[in-house]
Amino acid sequence: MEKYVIKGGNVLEGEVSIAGAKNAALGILAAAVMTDEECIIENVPYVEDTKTLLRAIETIGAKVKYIDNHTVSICGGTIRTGEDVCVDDEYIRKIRASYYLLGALLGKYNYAQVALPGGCDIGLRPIDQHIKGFEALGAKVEIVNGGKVVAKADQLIGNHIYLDVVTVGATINIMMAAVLAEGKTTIENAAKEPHIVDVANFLNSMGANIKGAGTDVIRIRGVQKLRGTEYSIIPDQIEAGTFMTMAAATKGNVLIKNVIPKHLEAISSKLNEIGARVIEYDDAVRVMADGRFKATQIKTLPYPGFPTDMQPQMAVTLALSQGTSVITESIFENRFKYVSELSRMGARIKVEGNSAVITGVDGYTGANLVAPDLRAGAALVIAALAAEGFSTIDDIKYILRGYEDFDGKIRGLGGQIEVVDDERDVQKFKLRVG
Ligand SMILES: CC(=O)N[C@H]1[C@@H](OP(=O)(O)OP(=O)(O)OC[C@H]2O[C@@H](n3ccc(=O)[nH]c3=O)[C@H](O)[C@@H]2O)O[C@H](CO)[C@@H](O)[C@@H]1O
Ligand SMILES: C=C(OP(=O)(O)O)C(=O)O
Repeated sequence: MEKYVIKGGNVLEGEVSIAGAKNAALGILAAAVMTDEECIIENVPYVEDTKTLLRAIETIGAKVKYIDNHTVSICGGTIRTGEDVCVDDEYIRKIRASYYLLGALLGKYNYAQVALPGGCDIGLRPIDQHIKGFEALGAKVEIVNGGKVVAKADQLIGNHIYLDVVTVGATINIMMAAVLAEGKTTIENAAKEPHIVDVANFLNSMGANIKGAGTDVIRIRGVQKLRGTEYSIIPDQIEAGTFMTMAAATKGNVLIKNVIPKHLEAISSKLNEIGARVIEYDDAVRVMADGRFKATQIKTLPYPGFPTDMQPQMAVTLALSQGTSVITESIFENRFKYVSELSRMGARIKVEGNSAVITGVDGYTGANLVAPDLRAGAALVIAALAAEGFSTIDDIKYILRGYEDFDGKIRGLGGQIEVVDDERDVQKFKLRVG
């Protein structure tokens, strides 16, 4: 099984270009099937989650073509629908975003049958708010044997929906189902993440009528039909944030290009607060760091708060600070799985309820590690790059779900990292890099 082998201690320097946003792409690729015409989508990140979703879209009959690695053509005119068509295979069950096909297919055909979503094991992750939204639009939703969600309606009718929790997935899913419903839908207490605005902009470019995305009230006026479009996805806020913390933790100097600095404000301000330096340009940020960081407090919150998807990467950086930091995880119950791995590298972190109390240490030492999930895995890579000596990281399949050419980009910044298959390759790497 593939793993990373890393020799830490190099200062990361240079430039890195950020891919399209995974979490926007997943919503947009699903939404593209809502028209029978061709949609051409640019800046699609070439990561395992988007490849899995595209494969699923293809298995229900859509025509999917990679024009190049980052440009995809989707034509939903040949999709099969009905009780014998279920979006369900061993891969689609593993990704979170399979749930977007529920909203998209229900909106278009008044019928959808999709396996219950998977995704990172970071908490319970119920879908009650998605179901509540579909039901408010007039659908009957059932979870049938084998973990399939079946949603059907004679006709979706717009309604007023108040979300009990701020949820990205339910906001996007209800928005998709509502664009072809009859009449007006209002989603209150909606999530405001940049990818919600991107999915709304994409749907509007297909002829939908969505207003207010990016605020907590989204108003949708149903339209008869959506048309084909050409659209380019926004840059990935979390990939950018990951490279920002990587530059900081390795005391580097990195220009992170193709970003929207506004989307990174929560991350930039925390890095500035602990003593790293973030300089913003129009579509890039530079992160520089030297010396020990100051400790701080962080609480994860829905956008524009500090993103939960950056919590592990920031923890790895704070564990190298002077003093005691506290990170409170308020979105998911089980997002501290990297702590035991990081302890093996010398970090001093204690988990108390939904907080991690981090006592800063001088540095990390390399260790053999296992990636517990996508962002925790990325955080361990950052720790290994900042550590003294060699580390290996197993289960990189999680990391590959959301980072395109992660090792290649790190090598481009002077990091010593390689993907290897077995222990012999680890030894070869050690001999080569010394
Ligand atoms: C594919 C994708 O875009 N994944 C992102 C999405 O996940 P996801 O869409 O699963 O996350 P949500 O924003 O929905 O979850 C936020 C909170 O709401 C709860 N909840 C959610 C739905 C629901 O029906 N009922 C309910 O109680 C969740 O358990 C969680 O505590 O947003 C998360 C929060 O920014 C990110 O960490 C994920 O990377
Ligand atoms: C948790 C994440 O992804 P997913 O919701 O797809 O599991 C993530 O991107 O950090």
